Amino acid sequence: MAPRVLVSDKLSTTAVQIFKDRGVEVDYLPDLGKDKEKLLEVIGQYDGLAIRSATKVTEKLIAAATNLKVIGRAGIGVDNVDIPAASRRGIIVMNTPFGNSITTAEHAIALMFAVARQLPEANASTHAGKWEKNRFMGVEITGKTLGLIGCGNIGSIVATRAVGLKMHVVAFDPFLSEHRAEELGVEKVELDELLARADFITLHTPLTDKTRNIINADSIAKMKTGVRIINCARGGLIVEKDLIAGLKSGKVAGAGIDVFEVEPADQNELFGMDNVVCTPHLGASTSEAQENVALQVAEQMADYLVKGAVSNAINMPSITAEEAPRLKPFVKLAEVLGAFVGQVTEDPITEVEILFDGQTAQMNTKALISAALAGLIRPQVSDVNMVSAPIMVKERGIIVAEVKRDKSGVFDGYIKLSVKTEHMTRSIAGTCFSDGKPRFIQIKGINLDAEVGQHMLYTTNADAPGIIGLLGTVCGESGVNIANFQLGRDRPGGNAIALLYLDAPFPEDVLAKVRDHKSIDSAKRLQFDVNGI
Ligand SMILES: NC(=O)c1ccc[n+]([C@@H]2O[C@H](COP(=O)([O-])OP(=O)(O)OC[C@H]3O[C@@H](n4cnc5c(N)ncnc54)[C@H](O)[C@@H]3O)[C@@H](O)[C@H]2O)c1
Ligand SMILES: O=C(O)[C@H](O)COP(=O)(O)O
Repeated sequence: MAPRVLVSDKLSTTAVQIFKDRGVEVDYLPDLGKDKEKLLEVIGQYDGLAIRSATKVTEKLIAAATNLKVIGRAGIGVDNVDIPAASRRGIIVMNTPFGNSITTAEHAIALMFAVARQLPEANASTHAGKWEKNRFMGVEITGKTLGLIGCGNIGSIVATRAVGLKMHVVAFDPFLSEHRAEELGVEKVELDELLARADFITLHTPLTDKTRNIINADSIAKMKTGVRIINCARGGLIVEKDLIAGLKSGKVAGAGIDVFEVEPADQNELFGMDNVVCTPHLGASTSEAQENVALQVAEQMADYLVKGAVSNAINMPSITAEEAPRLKPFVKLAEVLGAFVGQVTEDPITEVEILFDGQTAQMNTKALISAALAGLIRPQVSDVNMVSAPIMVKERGIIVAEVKRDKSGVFDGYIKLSVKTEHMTRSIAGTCFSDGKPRFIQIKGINLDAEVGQHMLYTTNADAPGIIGLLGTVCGESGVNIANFQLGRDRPGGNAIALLYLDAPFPEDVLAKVRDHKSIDSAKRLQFDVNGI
């Protein structure tokens, strides 16, 4: 059945066409995002949800989205999506990180000019036939200092434009390297220095717990008198009442505001203030940017729903469309290795180490780790996938380590998963053969070559006569056919294991009989999801 996507905000119809061309059914209902109740009613029918900033993807909506696999944000900011809630439910959240950055940077520059020269008021006055030539005395921006708070994609574009306009640019961004700052022609400074030196301040950070309210009464007090502030990032970055106080006192000479604490902003004290230029969250609103983000989000979502490729996901490692088919068998391998250990380990796991040997070390190991972790914790939490597994593992305080090494044995590459509990360490290794099927190649350090079946029986036992007979007999008596029977031991007469691939589940009541045998240490029924093997 074709996957179904709902577009619940206004998006270029390019997106709709791309979904259709790629075999995805699409409902384009651009006003639905604003109708919370209706959205809650219908969301359960969809595999994908494409949005802009109007649709609020809350925990409640996610709980109702029982089939949802991907949320695509046609734009940059994802603060309207409850990402932890989506991740816990295994839903990928992706954005389009570059599609509207030039457009938004241009809007910031436009607002800077508008505020410097009071263009909107001058325009309104001229249209009214007033010719108030003396009323509108502006300031030049040439030679002035621009303070950039946040120097990522948009901030960097603003920086290069401002340098071209002969401004001196200082930037505060903890993640900006000296090298990158030099490349952009900006001076990297601490926040307080920026506040003290800037004639214009422009904000380009995401809205996070760290950046919320970054412009407040305290920071305004540290600014130059006559500073002009531009915000094309997010409303919550500025405490609006503090900005209003700054404007009223004359400390702040002007502000260009595209984004508001509450949106849509139909009422706001900033409205009507002198030299406050407001736009209704228009940063991304050019035809070019809207084409870019619509095309990108539809391609990314369709690639994921149809091919399993992941790009620009906030909560999952990327998998390109080219690598997806090559990676797929190894994703399955990682998952079954995790599933094996998850099923045989009863104590709480404290540490996990995932070793990538040979060719597997060259692969997308982040994705493989996510798959292994999903397999590992599925026996406890069932509703988990590659998106939610890392977050769930972290929530449980499990430490995850990754080791990569060159080819070290007969296989071109393999993955080895070791887990520690308070009482023991357990490991299993596996590889994929050229048929694309996963094989277990080592358990507890004992070599074997076992196919993975939906139903399996695993025993640890003494290397003593009678084990094959016992297991063969009990399976025969229970009417369970053995598809494959693998044995391994560390040394003659030492520790041994048996792994049986069965055509039906091994009966629970017969398990006791197996466990009672003097040479058997443990016996466990295992189940694997063999879809795609
Ligand atoms: N008005 C609009 O229509 C519009 C359009 C696009 C984007 N945006 C907003 O602009 C924001 C920035 O977009 P971007 O593409 O440049 O994002 P980005 O991720 O490329 O850059 C954000 C930068 O902020 C920096 N940063 C993070 N925390 C910081 C902190 N505490 N102090 C200083 N810097 C910090 C990061 O290091 C990063 O370099 C988006 O998150 C979005 O909310 C608004
Ligand atoms: O984060 C973004 O990309 C912008 O805020 C654009 O938002 P919009 O798509 O709602 O215009």
